[in-house]
Amino acid sequence: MAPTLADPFNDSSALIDFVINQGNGVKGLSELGLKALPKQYIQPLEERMCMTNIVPQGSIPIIDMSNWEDPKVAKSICDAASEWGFFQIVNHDVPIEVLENVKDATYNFFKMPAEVKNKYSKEHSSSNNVRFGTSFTPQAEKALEWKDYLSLFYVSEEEASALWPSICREQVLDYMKKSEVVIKQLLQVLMKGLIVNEIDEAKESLLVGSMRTNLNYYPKCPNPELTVGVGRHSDVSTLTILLQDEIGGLFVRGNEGDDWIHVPPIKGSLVINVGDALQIMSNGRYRSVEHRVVANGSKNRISVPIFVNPRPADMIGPLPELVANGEKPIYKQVLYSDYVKHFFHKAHDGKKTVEFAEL
Ligand SMILES: COc1cc(/C=C/C(=O)SCCNC(=O)CCNC(=O)[C@H](O)C(C)(C)COP(=O)(O)OP(=O)(O)OC[C@H]2O[C@@H](n3cnc4c(N)ncnc43)[C@H](O)[C@@H]2OP(=O)(O)O)ccc1O
Ligand SMILES: O=C(O)CCC(=O)C(=O)O
Ligand SMILES: [Fe+2]
Repeated sequence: MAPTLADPFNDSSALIDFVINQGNGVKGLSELGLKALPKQYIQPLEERMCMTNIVPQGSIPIIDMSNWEDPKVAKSICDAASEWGFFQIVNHDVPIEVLENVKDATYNFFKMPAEVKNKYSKEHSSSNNVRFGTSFTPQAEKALEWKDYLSLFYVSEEEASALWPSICREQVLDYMKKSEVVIKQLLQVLMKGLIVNEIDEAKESLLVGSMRTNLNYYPKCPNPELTVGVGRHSDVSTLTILLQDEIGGLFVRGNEGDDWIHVPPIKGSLVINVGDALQIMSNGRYRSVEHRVVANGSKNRISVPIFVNPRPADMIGPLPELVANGEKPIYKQVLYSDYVKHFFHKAHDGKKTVEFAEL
Protein backbone atom coordinates (compact mmCIF):
# COMPACT_ATOMS: atom_id res chain seq x y z
CA MET A 1 0.00 0.00 0.00
CA ALA A 2 1.31 3.49 -0.82
CA PRO A 3 2.05 5.55 2.31
CA THR A 4 -0.04 8.67 2.88
CA LEU A 5 1.32 12.21 2.93
CA ALA A 6 1.11 12.14 6.72
CA ASP A 7 3.49 9.21 6.80
CA PRO A 8 6.42 10.37 4.71
CA PHE A 9 8.76 7.41 5.07
CA ASN A 10 10.27 8.02 8.47
CA ASP A 11 10.93 4.33 8.50
CA SER A 12 13.65 3.46 5.97
CA SER A 13 12.40 -0.05 5.37
CA ALA A 14 9.03 1.38 4.21
CA LEU A 15 10.87 3.68 1.78
CA ILE A 16 13.08 0.87 0.44
CA ASP A 17 10.03 -1.32 0.05
CA PHE A 18 8.08 1.32 -1.89
CA VAL A 19 10.94 2.65 -4.04
CA ILE A 20 13.04 -0.47 -4.67
CA ASN A 21 11.10 -3.65 -3.87
CA GLN A 22 7.80 -2.54 -5.40
CA GLY A 23 9.57 -0.79 -8.31
CA ASN A 24 7.95 2.62 -7.79
CA GLY A 25 11.33 4.34 -7.99
CA VAL A 26 11.76 8.03 -7.30
CA LYS A 27 9.17 8.61 -10.03
CA GLY A 28 6.62 6.96 -7.71
CA LEU A 29 7.81 9.11 -4.79
CA SER A 30 7.58 12.26 -6.89
CA GLU A 31 4.03 11.38 -7.97
CA LEU A 32 2.91 10.98 -4.33
CA GLY A 33 3.25 14.78 -4.13
CA LEU A 34 5.37 14.73 -0.95
CA LYS A 35 5.88 18.18 0.53
CA ALA A 36 9.42 17.41 1.73
CA LEU A 37 12.30 15.27 0.52
CA PRO A 38 12.53 11.95 2.43
CA LYS A 39 15.58 12.07 4.70
CA GLN A 40 17.20 9.12 2.92
CA TYR A 41 17.85 11.45 -0.08
CA ILE A 42 19.43 14.30 1.87
CA GLN A 43 23.04 14.55 0.69
CA PRO A 44 25.86 15.86 2.90
CA LEU A 45 26.48 19.59 2.33
CA GLU A 46 29.69 19.01 0.38
CA GLU A 47 27.85 16.90 -2.22
CA ARG A 48 25.13 19.46 -2.94
CA MET A 49 25.56 21.89 -5.80
CA CYS A 50 26.39 25.34 -4.49
CA MET A 51 25.37 28.23 -6.78
CA THR A 52 28.59 30.11 -6.01
CA ASN A 53 30.65 27.31 -7.60
CA ILE A 54 28.90 27.60 -10.98
CA VAL A 55 30.98 29.46 -13.60
CA PRO A 56 28.32 31.72 -15.17
CA GLN A 57 30.00 32.24 -18.57
CA GLY A 58 31.71 28.82 -18.66
CA SER A 59 31.13 26.50 -21.62
CA ILE A 60 32.53 23.23 -22.85
CA PRO A 61 33.57 23.24 -26.55
CA ILE A 62 30.89 22.84 -29.24
CA ILE A 63 32.29 21.06 -32.30
CA ASP A 64 30.75 20.93 -35.77
CA MET A 65 31.31 17.41 -37.12
CA SER A 66 30.39 18.13 -40.76
CA ASN A 67 34.10 18.33 -41.73
CA TRP A 68 35.41 15.92 -39.12
CA GLU A 69 38.48 14.97 -41.17
CA ASP A 70 39.63 18.58 -41.48
CA PRO A 71 42.84 18.79 -39.40
CA LYS A 72 41.46 21.88 -37.56
CA VAL A 73 38.32 19.97 -36.50
CA ALA A 74 40.39 16.92 -35.57
CA LYS A 75 42.64 19.13 -33.43
CA SER A 76 39.64 20.68 -31.67
CA ILE A 77 38.34 17.18 -30.82
CA CYS A 78 41.70 16.05 -29.40
CA ASP A 79 42.19 19.33 -27.51
CA ALA A 80 38.70 19.10 -26.02
CA ALA A 81 39.33 15.49 -24.93
CA SER A 82 42.58 16.40 -23.21
CA GLU A 83 41.64 19.78 -21.73
CA TRP A 84 37.96 19.33 -20.89
CA GLY A 85 37.17 15.63 -21.23
CA PHE A 86 33.75 16.85 -22.44
CA PHE A 87 32.38 18.51 -25.57
CA GLN A 88 29.14 18.79 -27.54
CA ILE A 89 28.87 17.83 -31.20
CA VAL A 90 26.49 19.26 -33.81
CA ASN A 91 25.96 18.19 -37.47
CA HIS A 92 26.91 14.64 -36.57
CA ASP A 93 24.62 12.72 -38.96
CA VAL A 94 22.56 10.94 -36.30
CA PRO A 95 19.07 11.84 -37.63
CA ILE A 96 17.00 14.09 -35.36
CA GLU A 97 14.00 11.66 -35.63
CA VAL A 98 16.16 8.89 -34.15
CA LEU A 99 16.97 11.15 -31.18
CA GLU A 100 13.36 12.26 -30.75
CA ASN A 101 12.14 8.65 -30.99
CA VAL A 102 14.49 7.41 -28.26
CA LYS A 103 13.43 10.28 -25.96
CA ASP A 104 9.75 9.39 -26.53
CA ALA A 105 10.55 5.72 -25.90
CA THR A 106 12.23 6.69 -22.62
CA TYR A 107 9.09 8.51 -21.46
CA ASN A 108 6.96 5.58 -22.60
CA PHE A 109 9.04 3.06 -20.64
CA PHE A 110 8.88 5.09 -17.41
CA LYS A 111 5.14 5.74 -17.87
CA MET A 112 4.44 2.01 -17.50
CA PRO A 113 3.08 0.74 -14.16
CA ALA A 114 5.64 -0.07 -11.44
CA GLU A 115 4.83 -3.78 -11.53
CA VAL A 116 5.64 -3.92 -15.27
CA LYS A 117 8.95 -2.02 -14.93
CA ASN A 118 9.82 -4.09 -11.88
CA LYS A 119 10.05 -7.21 -14.07
CA TYR A 120 13.41 -5.77 -15.16
CA SER A 121 14.79 -5.09 -11.66
CA LYS A 122 17.94 -6.81 -10.37
CA GLU A 123 15.74 -9.23 -8.38
CA HIS A 124 13.34 -10.12 -11.22
CA SER A 125 15.19 -9.59 -14.52
CA SER A 126 15.93 -12.81 -16.37
CA SER A 127 19.32 -11.39 -17.39
CA ASN A 128 22.07 -9.20 -15.92
CA ASN A 129 22.06 -7.39 -19.26
CA VAL A 130 18.70 -5.73 -18.63
CA ARG A 131 18.23 -3.83 -15.43
CA PHE A 132 15.67 -1.34 -14.12
CA GLY A 133 16.86 0.40 -10.99
CA THR A 134 16.99 3.55 -8.94
CA SER A 135 19.78 5.71 -7.47
CA PHE A 136 23.21 4.15 -8.26
CA THR A 137 24.17 1.45 -5.75
CA PRO A 138 21.48 1.88 -3.05
CA GLN A 139 23.00 -0.84 -0.86
CA ALA A 140 26.34 1.03 -0.67
CA GLU A 141 25.08 4.62 -0.50
CA LYS A 142 24.78 6.73 2.68
CA ALA A 143 22.38 9.05 0.82
CA LEU A 144 20.30 7.98 -2.18
CA GLU A 145 20.26 9.76 -5.56
CA TRP A 146 17.08 11.11 -7.18
CA LYS A 147 17.16 9.06 -10.42
CA ASP A 148 15.57 5.94 -11.92
CA TYR A 149 17.12 4.11 -14.86
CA LEU A 150 16.81 1.25 -17.31
CA SER A 151 20.21 -0.15 -18.34
CA LEU A 152 20.50 -2.23 -21.53
CA PHE A 153 23.75 -4.07 -22.30
CA TYR A 154 23.89 -4.98 -26.00
CA VAL A 155 24.82 -8.55 -26.88
CA SER A 156 22.93 -9.22 -30.14
CA GLU A 157 19.71 -8.29 -31.97
CA GLU A 158 18.34 -11.73 -31.01
CA GLU A 159 19.01 -11.20 -27.32
CA ALA A 160 17.54 -7.70 -27.47
CA SER A 161 14.41 -9.08 -29.18
CA ALA A 162 14.03 -11.70 -26.49
CA LEU A 163 14.88 -9.66 -23.38
CA TRP A 164 14.61 -5.90 -23.85
CA PRO A 165 11.26 -4.21 -23.10
CA SER A 166 9.37 -4.00 -26.40
CA ILE A 167 8.18 -0.44 -25.58
CA CYS A 168 11.68 0.99 -26.18
CA ARG A 169 13.67 -1.80 -27.88
CA GLU A 170 13.58 -0.67 -31.54
CA GLN A 171 14.20 2.98 -30.68
CA VAL A 172 17.25 2.18 -28.52
CA LEU A 173 18.66 -0.23 -31.13
CA ASP A 174 18.22 2.42 -33.83
CA TYR A 175 19.88 5.11 -31.68
CA MET A 176 22.84 2.79 -31.00
CA LYS A 177 23.16 1.72 -34.65
CA LYS A 178 22.91 5.26 -36.06
CA SER A 179 25.46 6.52 -33.50
CA GLU A 180 28.11 3.99 -34.54
CA VAL A 181 29.36 6.15 -37.44
CA VAL A 182 30.08 9.18 -35.29
CA ILE A 183 31.56 7.00 -32.52
CA LYS A 184 34.05 5.53 -35.02
CA GLN A 185 34.87 8.97 -36.48
CA LEU A 186 35.61 10.33 -33.00
CA LEU A 187 37.77 7.35 -32.03
CA GLN A 188 39.69 7.48 -35.32
CA VAL A 189 40.50 11.16 -34.71
CA LEU A 190 41.36 10.59 -31.04
CA MET A 191 43.69 7.67 -31.87
CA LYS A 192 45.41 9.72 -34.60
CA GLY A 193 45.99 12.39 -31.96
CA LEU A 194 47.99 9.78 -30.01
CA ILE A 195 49.89 8.82 -33.21
CA VAL A 196 48.02 5.51 -33.24
CA ASN A 197 47.22 5.50 -36.94
CA GLU A 198 45.82 2.02 -37.42
CA ILE A 199 42.76 0.71 -35.59
CA ASP A 200 43.09 -3.06 -36.16
CA GLU A 201 40.56 -5.62 -34.91
CA ALA A 202 42.15 -5.99 -31.48
CA LYS A 203 42.21 -2.24 -30.97
CA GLU A 204 38.64 -1.88 -32.19
CA SER A 205 37.55 -4.46 -29.62
CA LEU A 206 39.37 -2.53 -26.90
CA LEU A 207 37.80 0.76 -27.90
CA VAL A 208 34.27 -0.23 -28.96
CA GLY A 209 33.98 -3.87 -27.89
CA SER A 210 30.72 -3.44 -25.97
CA MET A 211 27.92 -0.94 -25.58
CA ARG A 212 25.46 -0.19 -22.83
CA THR A 213 22.59 2.29 -23.19
CA ASN A 214 20.93 3.74 -20.12
CA LEU A 215 17.56 5.48 -20.09
CA ASN A 216 17.73 7.94 -17.18
CA TYR A 217 14.63 9.49 -15.59
CA TYR A 218 14.92 12.35 -13.09
CA PRO A 219 11.43 13.22 -11.81
CA LYS A 220 10.68 16.61 -10.30
CA CYS A 221 11.80 16.74 -6.73
CA PRO A 222 10.64 18.47 -3.52
CA ASN A 223 13.72 20.28 -2.10
CA PRO A 224 16.02 19.72 -5.12
CA GLU A 225 18.72 21.79 -3.37
CA LEU A 226 19.17 19.07 -0.71
CA THR A 227 19.88 16.15 -3.05
CA VAL A 228 21.47 15.16 -6.39
CA GLY A 229 20.20 13.54 -9.59
CA VAL A 230 23.55 11.84 -10.08
CA GLY A 231 26.48 12.40 -7.73
CA ARG A 232 30.02 13.34 -8.79
CA HIS A 233 31.54 10.58 -10.92
CA SER A 234 33.50 9.86 -14.06
CA ASP A 235 32.19 7.20 -16.46
CA VAL A 236 34.04 3.89 -16.75
CA SER A 237 33.53 3.81 -20.52
CA THR A 238 35.90 4.57 -23.40
CA LEU A 239 33.56 7.30 -24.63
CA THR A 240 30.02 8.24 -23.60
CA ILE A 241 27.54 9.67 -26.12
CA LEU A 242 24.80 11.46 -24.20
CA LEU A 243 21.46 12.68 -25.45
CA GLN A 244 19.75 15.08 -23.05
CA ASP A 245 16.36 16.74 -23.30
CA GLU A 246 15.68 20.50 -23.13
CA ILE A 247 15.61 20.80 -19.31
CA GLY A 248 19.34 21.03 -18.43
CA GLY A 249 21.04 20.14 -15.15
CA LEU A 250 24.28 18.37 -16.17
CA PHE A 251 27.42 20.01 -14.75
CA VAL A 252 31.07 19.26 -15.56
CA ARG A 253 34.00 20.01 -13.28
CA GLY A 254 36.07 22.92 -14.61
CA ASN A 255 39.84 23.20 -14.50
CA GLU A 256 40.01 25.30 -11.34
CA GLY A 257 39.19 24.20 -7.78
CA ASP A 258 35.53 23.52 -7.16
CA ASP A 259 34.26 25.16 -10.38
CA TRP A 260 31.30 23.59 -12.19
CA ILE A 261 30.20 24.34 -15.74
CA HIS A 262 26.68 23.77 -17.01
CA VAL A 263 26.16 21.80 -20.24
CA PRO A 264 23.31 23.68 -21.91
CA PRO A 265 20.85 21.62 -23.96
CA ILE A 266 21.29 22.31 -27.70
CA LYS A 267 18.59 20.79 -29.90
CA GLY A 268 19.99 17.97 -32.03
CA SER A 269 23.39 17.95 -30.32
CA LEU A 270 25.08 15.07 -28.50
CA VAL A 271 27.33 15.47 -25.47
CA ILE A 272 30.55 13.45 -25.71
CA ASN A 273 32.76 12.59 -22.76
CA VAL A 274 35.94 10.64 -22.26
CA GLY A 275 35.58 7.73 -19.80
CA ASP A 276 38.14 6.14 -17.49
CA ALA A 277 38.95 3.34 -19.97
CA LEU A 278 40.18 5.91 -22.53
CA GLN A 279 42.02 7.89 -19.85
CA ILE A 280 43.84 4.68 -18.94
CA MET A 281 44.51 3.57 -22.54
CA SER A 282 45.79 7.04 -23.49
CA ASN A 283 48.06 7.02 -20.40
CA GLY A 284 46.31 10.12 -19.08
CA ARG A 285 46.48 12.24 -22.26
CA TYR A 286 42.69 12.21 -22.63
CA ARG A 287 40.86 12.91 -19.37
CA SER A 288 37.69 11.44 -17.92
CA VAL A 289 36.24 14.38 -16.04
CA GLU A 290 33.92 14.43 -13.05
CA HIS A 291 30.32 15.37 -13.74
CA ARG A 292 27.04 15.43 -11.81
CA VAL A 293 23.37 16.10 -12.37
CA VAL A 294 21.27 18.36 -10.15
CA ALA A 295 17.66 17.58 -9.23
CA ASN A 296 14.89 19.85 -10.55
CA GLY A 297 12.04 21.27 -8.46
CA SER A 298 9.53 21.85 -11.23
CA LYS A 299 10.26 19.58 -14.21
CA ASN A 300 10.97 15.95 -15.04
CA ARG A 301 14.18 15.37 -17.03
CA ILE A 302 15.46 12.47 -19.13
CA SER A 303 18.83 11.60 -20.65
CA VAL A 304 20.04 8.68 -22.74
CA PRO A 305 23.77 7.87 -22.52
CA ILE A 306 25.42 5.22 -24.70
CA PHE A 307 28.48 3.91 -22.86
CA VAL A 308 31.00 2.66 -25.43
CA ASN A 309 33.30 0.24 -23.64
CA PRO A 310 36.01 -2.41 -23.97
CA ARG A 311 34.69 -5.98 -23.69
CA PRO A 312 34.38 -7.25 -20.10
CA ALA A 313 37.13 -9.85 -20.77
CA ASP A 314 39.64 -7.30 -22.21
CA MET A 315 42.75 -6.29 -20.31
CA ILE A 316 43.10 -2.51 -20.44
CA GLY A 317 46.23 -0.43 -19.85
CA PRO A 318 48.29 2.27 -21.61
CA LEU A 319 48.39 1.47 -25.36
CA PRO A 320 51.65 -0.26 -26.41
CA GLU A 321 52.30 2.46 -29.06
CA LEU A 322 52.53 5.09 -26.29
CA VAL A 323 54.76 3.09 -23.98
CA ALA A 324 57.00 1.97 -26.90
CA ASN A 325 57.88 5.63 -27.43
CA GLY A 326 59.56 5.67 -24.04
CA GLU A 327 56.61 7.18 -22.16
CA LYS A 328 56.37 6.02 -18.53
CA PRO A 329 53.08 4.13 -17.95
CA ILE A 330 51.01 5.60 -15.13
CA TYR A 331 48.43 2.79 -15.15
CA LYS A 332 48.76 -0.98 -14.90
CA GLN A 333 46.91 -3.59 -16.96
CA VAL A 334 43.52 -4.40 -15.40
CA LEU A 335 40.71 -6.74 -16.40
CA TYR A 336 37.93 -4.43 -17.57
CA SER A 337 35.13 -6.37 -15.83
CA ASP A 338 37.08 -6.10 -12.53
CA TYR A 339 37.32 -2.35 -13.10
CA VAL A 340 33.57 -2.04 -13.76
CA LYS A 341 32.64 -4.20 -10.77
CA HIS A 342 34.83 -1.99 -8.57
CA PHE A 343 32.86 1.03 -9.87
CA PHE A 344 29.45 -0.60 -9.30
CA HIS A 345 30.27 -1.82 -5.78
CA LYS A 346 30.68 1.61 -4.19
CA ALA A 347 28.75 4.86 -4.10
CA HIS A 348 29.70 7.60 -6.57
CA ASP A 349 32.97 9.08 -5.34
CA GLY A 350 34.22 11.53 -7.95
CA LYS A 351 37.44 10.48 -9.64
CA LYS A 352 38.38 7.79 -7.14
CA THR A 353 37.53 4.77 -9.36
CA VAL A 354 40.60 5.28 -11.55
CA GLU A 355 42.92 4.79 -8.54
CA PHE A 356 42.11 1.08 -8.99
CA ALA A 357 44.31 1.10 -12.13
CA GLU A 358 47.10 3.40 -10.93
CA LEU A 359 50.65 2.09 -10.68
C1 LIG B 1 23.35 3.20 -13.07
O1 LIG B 1 23.76 4.54 -12.88
C2 LIG B 1 24.91 4.96 -13.46
C3 LIG B 1 25.63 4.20 -14.35
C4 LIG B 1 26.79 4.71 -14.88
C5 LIG B 1 27.50 3.86 -15.78
C6 LIG B 1 28.58 4.26 -16.38
C7 LIG B 1 29.23 3.42 -17.34
O2 LIG B 1 30.26 3.77 -17.84
S1 LIG B 1 28.43 1.94 -17.70
C8 LIG B 1 29.53 1.03 -18.62
C9 LIG B 1 29.68 -0.19 -17.85
N1 LIG B 1 30.48 -1.13 -18.54
C10 LIG B 1 29.95 -2.16 -19.11
O3 LIG B 1 28.76 -2.33 -19.19
C11 LIG B 1 30.95 -3.13 -19.63
C12 LIG B 1 30.47 -4.44 -19.88
N2 LIG B 1 29.81 -5.09 -18.74
C13 LIG B 1 30.45 -5.73 -17.74
O4 LIG B 1 31.66 -5.72 -17.64
C14 LIG B 1 29.57 -6.50 -16.81
O5 LIG B 1 28.27 -6.51 -17.30
C15 LIG B 1 29.52 -5.93 -15.36
C16 LIG B 1 28.95 -4.51 -15.39
C17 LIG B 1 30.89 -5.93 -14.73
C18 LIG B 1 28.62 -6.84 -14.57
O6 LIG B 1 29.30 -8.05 -14.33
P1 LIG B 1 28.65 -9.42 -13.84
O7 LIG B 1 29.62 -10.04 -12.91
O8 LIG B 1 28.20 -10.21 -14.99
O9 LIG B 1 27.31 -8.97 -13.17
P2 LIG B 1 26.88 -8.53 -11.75
O10 LIG B 1 27.43 -9.45 -10.69
O11 LIG B 1 25.43 -8.44 -11.90
O12 LIG B 1 27.48 -7.07 -11.52
C19 LIG B 1 28.46 -6.72 -10.61
C20 LIG B 1 27.93 -5.60 -9.71
O13 LIG B 1 27.65 -4.44 -10.50
C21 LIG B 1 26.26 -4.06 -10.37
N3 LIG B 1 25.75 -3.70 -11.69
C22 LIG B 1 25.89 -4.44 -12.80
N4 LIG B 1 25.35 -3.80 -13.84
C23 LIG B 1 24.83 -2.65 -13.38
C24 LIG B 1 24.13 -1.57 -13.97
N5 LIG B 1 23.88 -1.50 -15.26
N6 LIG B 1 23.78 -0.52 -13.21
C25 LIG B 1 24.03 -0.54 -11.86
N7 LIG B 1 24.69 -1.54 -11.23
C26 LIG B 1 25.08 -2.59 -11.98
C27 LIG B 1 25.59 -5.27 -9.83
O14 LIG B 1 24.50 -4.89 -9.03
C28 LIG B 1 26.65 -5.99 -9.04
O15 LIG B 1 26.66 -5.50 -7.71
P3 LIG B 1 26.28 -6.49 -6.49
O16 LIG B 1 26.30 -5.58 -5.31
O17 LIG B 1 24.95 -7.05 -6.82
O18 LIG B 1 27.36 -7.54 -6.46
C29 LIG B 1 27.22 5.97 -14.50
C30 LIG B 1 26.50 6.72 -13.59
C31 LIG B 1 25.35 6.22 -13.07
O19 LIG B 1 24.62 6.91 -12.14
O1 LIG C 1 21.86 12.75 -17.19
C1 LIG C 1 22.91 13.23 -17.53
O2 LIG C 1 22.99 14.32 -18.10
C2 LIG C 1 24.22 12.52 -17.22
C3 LIG C 1 24.07 11.14 -16.67
C4 LIG C 1 25.38 10.49 -16.37
O3 LIG C 1 26.34 11.14 -16.08
C5 LIG C 1 25.48 9.02 -16.47
O4 LIG C 1 24.44 8.34 -16.65
O5 LIG C 1 26.62 8.51 -16.38
FE1 LIG D 1 28.16 9.90 -16.29
